[in-house]
Amino acid sequence: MGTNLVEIENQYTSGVYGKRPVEIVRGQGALLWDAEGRRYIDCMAGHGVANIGHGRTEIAAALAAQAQRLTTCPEVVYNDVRARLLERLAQVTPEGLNNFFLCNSGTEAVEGAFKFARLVTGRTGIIATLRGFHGRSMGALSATWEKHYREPFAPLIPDVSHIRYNDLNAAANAITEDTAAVIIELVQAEGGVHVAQEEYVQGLAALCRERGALLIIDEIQTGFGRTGTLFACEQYGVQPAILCLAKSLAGGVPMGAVCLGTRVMESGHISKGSHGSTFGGNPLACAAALATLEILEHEELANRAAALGAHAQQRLRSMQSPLVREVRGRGLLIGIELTKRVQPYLEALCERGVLALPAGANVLRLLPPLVIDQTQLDEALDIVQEVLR
Ligand SMILES: Cc1[nH+]cc(COP(=O)(O)O)c(CN[C@@H](CCC(=O)O)C(=O)O)c1O
Repeated sequence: MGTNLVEIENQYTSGVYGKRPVEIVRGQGALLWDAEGRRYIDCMAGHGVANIGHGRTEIAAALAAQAQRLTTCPEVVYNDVRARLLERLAQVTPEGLNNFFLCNSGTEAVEGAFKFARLVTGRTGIIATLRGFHGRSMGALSATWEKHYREPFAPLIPDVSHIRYNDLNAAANAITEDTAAVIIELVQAEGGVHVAQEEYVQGLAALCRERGALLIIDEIQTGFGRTGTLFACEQYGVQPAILCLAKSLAGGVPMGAVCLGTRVMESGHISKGSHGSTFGGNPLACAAALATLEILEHEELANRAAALGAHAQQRLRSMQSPLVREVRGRGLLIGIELTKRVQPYLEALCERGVLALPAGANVLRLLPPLVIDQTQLDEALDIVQEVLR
């Protein structure tokens, strides 16, 4: 364990985080090192942020160059780097999303999506799904399912309801003329790594169109190659009215984006001053995001996630362990549902040099950087199989 820096962090931190007894000080690719020089294979990727891996010199160079020119530039004036990023996002995001509100985190992207949905529809109803996770700020938290996240902060925003995931009848019964938006993840990540069925997503999109509600897809965790395509939307042939992005968008630099479709932009309801952010669209984050998108494309990281994810799932499914109930996921967003609570196994993995995440009480979540090489992945899978024997 680390030096007195751990005690210092414990003394001054907020107390809201349960911390592993590890002091991470350096990363390179899919590897992390602690203060004692111990090496870890990273299967957390910063909660799905480090898709392009740690220690990228391209990101460091982009940040250094931009920092010497201009780090902050609010959107009350134009900026060259921001303009180039907006143009690039219009090129790479799913068809029909050509305008963007830039912000600084996932929860902010969800908050913005809800505000735009209310402005466009004049309605207040938000429908989310059981086990969905959309953030911890009061509006996004209202749509997040887990009661232990929400209940201490009640009352949250009104008119938010939750329906069963992958249940089109439930959606048909819930979406009314009061519904502003339906928000879903195409893979419920923090909620247990549950994959949306194609017919469900397409049926949901049709219901939203028919009933005047906006479909918001939250790709804050599934975006930027994680599930085997640049965006999971591509695997469902769906065009959301609003797409929420964050996490790996800027290669580790905090950034979020609310991607807006024509229904929003042609509504005539998005007026000047109706939303905003001090840091949103800052040139430093925009420079990092441009460098990140270049790496994702040049290194074909989405294809890599598809291939390595299929390999990992095949290996994990071949495990004959009474502890493993199901292996599921898309690309390098993998969940292993256990017959027991996951926490002790996370600790055992950490002791053996693998850092992984939970996804609910009994699901082990593997979220490695998409740059992980097969040797490192196989080493991590060997350790997972050893721990889950
Ligand atoms: C789908 C999704 N949507 C929104 C958010 C909120 O993003 P942000 O405001 O940038 O944290 C997250 C965080 N997902 C992590 C939850 C972290 C937490 O416990 O809080 C996760 O999946 O672990 C998501 O996974």
